[in-house]
Amino acid sequence: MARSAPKPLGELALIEQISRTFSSAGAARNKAVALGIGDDCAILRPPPGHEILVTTDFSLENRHFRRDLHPPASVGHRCLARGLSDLAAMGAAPLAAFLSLALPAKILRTRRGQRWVQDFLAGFHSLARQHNTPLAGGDTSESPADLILADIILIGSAPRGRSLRRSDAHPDDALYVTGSLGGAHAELSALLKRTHRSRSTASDSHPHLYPQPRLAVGSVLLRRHLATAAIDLSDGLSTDLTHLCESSGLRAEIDSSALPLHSLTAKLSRQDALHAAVHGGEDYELLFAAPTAMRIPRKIADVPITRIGTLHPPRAGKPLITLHHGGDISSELKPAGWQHFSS
Ligand SMILES: Nc1ncnc2c1ncn2[C@@H]1O[C@H](COP(=O)(O)OP(=O)(O)OP(=O)(O)O)[C@@H](O)[C@H]1O
Ligand SMILES: Cc1ncc(C[n+]2csc(CCOP(=O)(O)O)c2C)c(N)n1
Ligand SMILES: [Mg+2]
Repeated sequence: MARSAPKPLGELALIEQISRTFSSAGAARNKAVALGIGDDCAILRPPPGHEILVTTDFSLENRHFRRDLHPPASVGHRCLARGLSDLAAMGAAPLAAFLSLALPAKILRTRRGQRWVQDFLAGFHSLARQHNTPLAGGDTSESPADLILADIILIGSAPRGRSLRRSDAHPDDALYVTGSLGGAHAELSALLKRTHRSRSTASDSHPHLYPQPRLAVGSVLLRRHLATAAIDLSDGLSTDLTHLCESSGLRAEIDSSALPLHSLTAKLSRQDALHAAVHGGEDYELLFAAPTAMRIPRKIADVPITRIGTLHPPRAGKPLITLHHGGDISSELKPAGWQHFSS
């Protein structure tokens, strides 16, 4: 016998559900939130001597995730992780998140749709708790199409004038990455070959479905004055290193054999593994520069750190990024990571 349709959720009931999820016992708290969900604005009080950092990122159905392939908890986790990773890149600590959500009316009319929303919020909430990031507000709207659209705004703070920028690397600085590269691309490629949704959960290692924003590493880099510049790897090393080089007015030399390849790339040919590591986006690792004389630990906050190359002053005839393959063989590395509007 067909089960009766559930009571459809309206805007207010949905906001109530969100508010309940994020104010439950064990929910993320932060002293900086003087007033959270429920009024026209939230009120934040950053710690004394700190300044505010703000970043915003879309998570759009069929651009950043597919409802038929990504578990809803992964969509919620990734939505928040994208913003947290930008804060990590600048060495900032999260104060609060704001979530703007447009949902197709249909989704709130079925039990399955309502469960999707509940699991999305649970995935978001679980990562928010891990990183002390309360949801302090947002906006809710009916989507004009049959597509789920989310935008995350992250507010963070860092000691005044101390945030890590892309533009402050020095000539002869060494370049490092956290964790490993290419895993997100490898996992996404495998997902795209499937015809049904993954059942993976955040407790497994899933670089695409559940990336871990490197907030603890960013905070150590800032606190211990280890790095001169940093960026997070959202669009791919080739594109994000280009941003760092251009912002700092430098060029880079990278050793391809030094790149820490994620174990998920082991099934690929050497060329495809390298392609995933260099051009595949969404690893959400950090790329940072540090003076060659600075002793950089092999691990920071339990995350492996690998030296991958060096920065140099620009020189006529030398490419912005040179990739060394061993012996005398090298090639120019052009930015070929993810770019919207390019396909
Ligand atoms: N529509 C927009 N209006 C104003 N500024 C924008 C707009 N889109 C991007 N920017 C700004 O451009 C800069 C680069 O944006 P981008 O989204 O590429 O950031 P990113 O951190 O390099 O990548 P990601 O979005 O993957 O985190 C940021 O300072 C961002 O605030
Ligand atoms: C269904 C689906 N197809 C492709 C991708 C890959 N992808 C989408 S956006 C992006 C770069 C970061 O985004 P942004 O530049 O918006 O921050 C990448 C690598 C995906 N995640 N899901
Ligand atoms: Mg970024």
